[in-house]
Amino acid sequence: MDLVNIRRELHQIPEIGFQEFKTQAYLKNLIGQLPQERLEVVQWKTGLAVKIRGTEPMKTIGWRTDIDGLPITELTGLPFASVHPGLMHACGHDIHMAVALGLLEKLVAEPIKDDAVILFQPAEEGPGGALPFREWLKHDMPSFMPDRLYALHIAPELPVGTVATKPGLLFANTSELFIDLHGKGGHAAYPHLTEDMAVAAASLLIQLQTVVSRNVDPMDSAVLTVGKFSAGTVQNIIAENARLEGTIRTLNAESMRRIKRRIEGLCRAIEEGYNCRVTIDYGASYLQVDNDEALAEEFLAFAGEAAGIQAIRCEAAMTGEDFGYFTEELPALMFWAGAGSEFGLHHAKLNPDEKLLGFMPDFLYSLFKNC
Ligand SMILES: CC(=O)N[C@@H](CCC[C@H](N)C(=O)O)C(=O)O
Repeated sequence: MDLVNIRRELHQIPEIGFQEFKTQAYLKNLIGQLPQERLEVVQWKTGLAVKIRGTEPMKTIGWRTDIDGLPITELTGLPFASVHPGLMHACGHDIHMAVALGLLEKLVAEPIKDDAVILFQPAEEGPGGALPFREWLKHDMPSFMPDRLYALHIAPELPVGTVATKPGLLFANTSELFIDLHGKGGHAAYPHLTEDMAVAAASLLIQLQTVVSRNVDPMDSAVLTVGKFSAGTVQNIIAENARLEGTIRTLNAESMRRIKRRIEGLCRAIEEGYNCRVTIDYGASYLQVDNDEALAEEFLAFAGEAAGIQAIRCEAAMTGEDFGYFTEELPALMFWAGAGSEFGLHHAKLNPDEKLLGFMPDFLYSLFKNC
């Protein structure tokens, strides 16, 4: 397979969570062109699970890739930029899919002793595909449930050739946050007859900045980011509605509960102070990614010996990943793979270095062989 070309074709057709219809069809078509003798392919919603029968299987080794894009308008100017307006593979899932296909091709060409499964999972960016996918595999397709599972995420800030991970906590607990404010709007010239939701939301936005700084132990860590603020309709109408959209990140469940209680308190105060109604929706939440200790040590030792790979023991990050639902269920490991881009994850100019595709499938294939 020409992985660079495949990555570019996938890059052009980003789709958001559970809408990955073209992506699924593209993947199915490519997988259908491989020799089928050892393959079993099943479809789950917009995802796929592929099993490759080993020669003397004692266990099943799994690889998981996410397949969804993000609602971002691409600004890379690349000749293979997204053709889906307002959508972009700005988190590297196009690269992740190409790596998974490269690994699959190798496992088919030269089967290893054990069985292998490759999971093409939808909706990582939201609302979260890992938990329902996991439950489906467990209850409806138990023969596809791996005994151990691996995954990578590109790291634009690390040079190509670097892999980084750690035992235990790698990524944070997350919860989405949607806050809607409703109050009386009206004519711009009669503010005394209205309750201005643009002002109420602006005030709430500023107050939210104190939640982490004043409610979380400085020796702990947390993030509360509001990524989207919208209010009103036009310039001369006082806003009747406003909406804040954000995300909460913590290193443990107790901090998440404390932050939510504090947000709820601030929202009640805004209701009182601005004579309005405020509703909170926590959307999707992801469990922390807790790497299996033994797998992580084994991986770091293996990668440390691999030619052309620089293995690093890294710190935990406040990124979220629904891969946490897999680490909750079975021995699983996620690692960062350096992808040297000037622009980071979720940036409209993210441009991961495709050199990664030249060696990562080989590296993973030998990892699988050595399991
Ligand atoms: C690796 C990465 O960037 N993951 C996303 C996961 C998003 C989870 C959810 N939609 C949220 O915003 O809380 C991230 O933003 O960390």
